[in-house]
Amino acid sequence: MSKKYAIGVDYGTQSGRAVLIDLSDGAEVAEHVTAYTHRVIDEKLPVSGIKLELDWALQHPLDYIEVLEKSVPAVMQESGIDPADVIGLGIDFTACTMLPIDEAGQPLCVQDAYKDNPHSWVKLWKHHAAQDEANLINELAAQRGEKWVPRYGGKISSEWMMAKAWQILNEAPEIYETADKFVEATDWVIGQLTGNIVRNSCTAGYKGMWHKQEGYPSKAFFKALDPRLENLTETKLRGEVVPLGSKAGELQADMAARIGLAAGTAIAVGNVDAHAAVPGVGVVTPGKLVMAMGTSICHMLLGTEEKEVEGMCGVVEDGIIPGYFGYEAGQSAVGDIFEWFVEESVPAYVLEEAEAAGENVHVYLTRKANELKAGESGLLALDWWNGNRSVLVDTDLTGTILGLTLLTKPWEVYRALLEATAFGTRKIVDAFHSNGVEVNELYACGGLPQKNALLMQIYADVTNREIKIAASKQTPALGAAMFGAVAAGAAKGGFDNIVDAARKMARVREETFKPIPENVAVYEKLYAEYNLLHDYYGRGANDVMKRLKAIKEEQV
Ligand SMILES: Nc1ncnc2c1ncn2[C@@H]1O[C@H](COP(=O)(O)OP(=O)(O)O)[C@@H](O)[C@H]1O
Ligand SMILES: O=C(CO)[C@@H](O)[C@@H](O)COP(=O)(O)O
Repeated sequence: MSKKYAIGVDYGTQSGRAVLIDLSDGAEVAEHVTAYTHRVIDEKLPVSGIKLELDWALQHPLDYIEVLEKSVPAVMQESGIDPADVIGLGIDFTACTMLPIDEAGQPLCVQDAYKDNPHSWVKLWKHHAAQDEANLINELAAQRGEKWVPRYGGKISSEWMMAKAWQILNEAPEIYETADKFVEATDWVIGQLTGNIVRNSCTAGYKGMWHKQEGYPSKAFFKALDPRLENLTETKLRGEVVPLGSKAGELQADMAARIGLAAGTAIAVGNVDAHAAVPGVGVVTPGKLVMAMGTSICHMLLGTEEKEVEGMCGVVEDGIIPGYFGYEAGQSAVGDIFEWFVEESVPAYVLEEAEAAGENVHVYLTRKANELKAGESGLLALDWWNGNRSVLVDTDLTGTILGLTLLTKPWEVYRALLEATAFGTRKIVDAFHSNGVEVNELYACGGLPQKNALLMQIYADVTNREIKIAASKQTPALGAAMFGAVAAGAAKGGFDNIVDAARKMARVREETFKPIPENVAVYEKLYAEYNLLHDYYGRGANDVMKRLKAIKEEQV
């Protein structure tokens, strides 16, 4: 049999990237990135220019198809491989990134009748404008003692399907009515490839409150929430939920021609970026926390039992690797905070010095921050620039920096921001570990570990744990390609299950980040202070962040 390959397509927040993988060793043969033409739509709608409200974040679904049409042919051309030897394709996506579609599977936002209604567009994972809905869902679920709530850390997020769907109903009932279904973008893209939309168990479980044995929350719950929602799961969310690792179907001839692969290529069911990264980094057993580190961080962990952990995003049986309970937690801004600082807060002399040194501003600030000792800046920050996902689950919280003086330097602030995100991760590690879901080792993948060694050392010091780094620069795409190879099956040169694929193809780098005892000691003290601030602002002692937001909303 000739050498076989699979393609993984990773749909991030800003761009999509196709990676062609050699199935004999997991090597990346070719890679191509396509930036989304319409980027993140958070101020106004394309064409009409209709202004969006605060906390909105939309995307254009055709940007996802453009990624397939540009990046897949590009990797095929670069590698020169015969399309017949590409036996499978898998994708991973941000989530919950959802859209309303019609009966033919067409997004409503591409239709003239609906394109000027913001609710017809794709709501990106970081669309946070459904917080009011999420608050009411949480209140009612707590009052009724709904038994699915503990599986989501006690609270569901405004990022998820239920809150987003209800926001559509509240603000644009005509879009709610017209939509045949609400689907995750990952399932929609797979549907475009195969001609048949199926829902994957990962997004259905983590973002749609679906449970393998119990299905969705009851009709009675939805009715109590809003009588118009009573039939939500049987209508707008209907459709077969298919386990991860399944084949969704085969590549249709017209799509095959558009993306340069062979018709009939096996297509895996949709997956989520962070979840695909777990086998991508080679983790198929409990005790190893995988951090997918980029714009945000998703923390992924396997366990043998279903435990309750405060503020986790969710625990889903078979949600990451079949046979285990998959746990997810997260921080909704990490790289995004560093980017905010670089783009919005550095003085001109920093830009000039960085340019003179031939460094980008992150690299320059990191080099200067690295000259500081832990704790030397006297600063402490709360990492809530995009709300708090875990453990507080509150998108109305905001960021803060404490300890500023007239002598504070930009790189001190930058380091404080790096540290704040590490404290946020420590909070999550502690929440799992103290609730019986062991975290013994950390694994990191995504863009940030490749870009910033200081950041990784700070994470090792703050968590007092060794961190292993994925060898692949494109771990979610590698994981997605593994699922593509599993969809094809061993008989076709792929694999029969994801564990076999991970064992054969995933690698970590030899170099690891080990905690440095002097730093660990200083960070213990700073973390104690972080915890005080965290609880003061985050658990109701002082709701100033929410009051400020309310005043802002009144004024905008
Ligand atoms: N040297 C750096 N140090 C820290 N953060 C960086 C650096 N360079 C870029 N970033 C941040 O990395 C993030 C992008 O991460 P990446 O993993 O590539 O993207 P995504 O999350 O979209 O997949 C951006 O938010 C950017 O601010
Ligand atoms: O929420 C999830 C996964 O559950 C992510 O898709 C979301 O945080 C976006 O991740 P990125 O920062 O774009 O990698």
